[in-house]
Amino acid sequence: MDSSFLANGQFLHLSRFQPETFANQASLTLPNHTTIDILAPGIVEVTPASQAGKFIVLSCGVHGNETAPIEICSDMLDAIVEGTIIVQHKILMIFGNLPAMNAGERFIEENMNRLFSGAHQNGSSPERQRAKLLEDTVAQFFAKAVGGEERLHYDLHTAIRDSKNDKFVVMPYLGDGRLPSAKQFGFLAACGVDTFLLSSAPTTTFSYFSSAQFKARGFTVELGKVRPFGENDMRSFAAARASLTALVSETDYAPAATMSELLVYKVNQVINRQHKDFALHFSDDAPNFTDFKQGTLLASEPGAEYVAQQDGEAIVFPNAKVALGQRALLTVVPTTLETLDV
Ligand SMILES: O=C(O)CCC(=O)N[C@@H](CCC(=O)O)C(=O)O
Ligand SMILES: [Zn+2]
Repeated sequence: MDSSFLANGQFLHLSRFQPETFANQASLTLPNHTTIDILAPGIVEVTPASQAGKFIVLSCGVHGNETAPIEICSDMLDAIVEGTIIVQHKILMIFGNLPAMNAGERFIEENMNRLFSGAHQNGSSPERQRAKLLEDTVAQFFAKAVGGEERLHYDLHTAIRDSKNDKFVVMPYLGDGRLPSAKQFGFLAACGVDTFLLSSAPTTTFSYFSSAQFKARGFTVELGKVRPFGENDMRSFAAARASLTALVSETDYAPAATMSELLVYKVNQVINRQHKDFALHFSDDAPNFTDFKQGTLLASEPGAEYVAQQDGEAIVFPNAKVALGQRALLTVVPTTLETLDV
């Protein structure tokens, strides 16, 4: 396969509109000796000419209408193919939900980011099939990190609502004694993220899957707000683009963060919608991280009322229209981190 199938946004374009082009795996070696393996529509593995230092998964478009990260990743792939980015690490780049991108929707049948860690079993929706393929591909990718190389996964998203803190990260629950990493706070802060949300329990998200299954440093990175393709203000993503480029092209890009400048929250309540008459009790345009006084009614459904349990409890990802049983609201409270890993 020659580079015309990959350059100038062609990989994403063909993956979306002529996925059969990539029905068979194909490989391309660039003049700078970087190898690009096309594993499936929307999935490429990039191997540096030099010995790979880190194993980095960059995923985007797990929700099809979250376009800014898709545009960033596609541009990065173009730059890799053109040779203006020369990778020093092994990269698995994933464009998640291709049909949902074409429909301009979050998903076609169901939310793919609730289908990992085996939750895709017992069904055959397009999202379930894709989640299984993504799990298998990530497993094969990290299995090659036999020398104990650093494993990283940044799952890039944008949020439905405005947010008081425009860029924030959901850090998957670390139930295995691992501590959050100072180096990762540094990298994410360099991307423009100033707010971190520590999960309190396992989930079925993509970033939790990589974190729990492969001991990767995994993150859901919210880079801004959902907008259609072509309508993103790329100035707002300049720091994220530059830092992601530095991450893949420098041997060990390790900017430091000043922890006292970062906002850290922990999840206090995970409120799942159990009834069709689930309602939120704050305005539709209340941004993420709006906080409330103790006792304020936040959400209700027949048989249950959900209130702020403490002063300063803030809302994140409110969505009354999620499928029954799914998360309709997270509440978070400020916290501090006593100890970090390197
Ligand atoms: O803005 C929203 O309501 C959703 C944005 C989004 O897709 N967020 C992710 C977060 C995943 C996580 O908790 O790690 C999601 O809901 O899947
Ligand atoms: Zn998303």
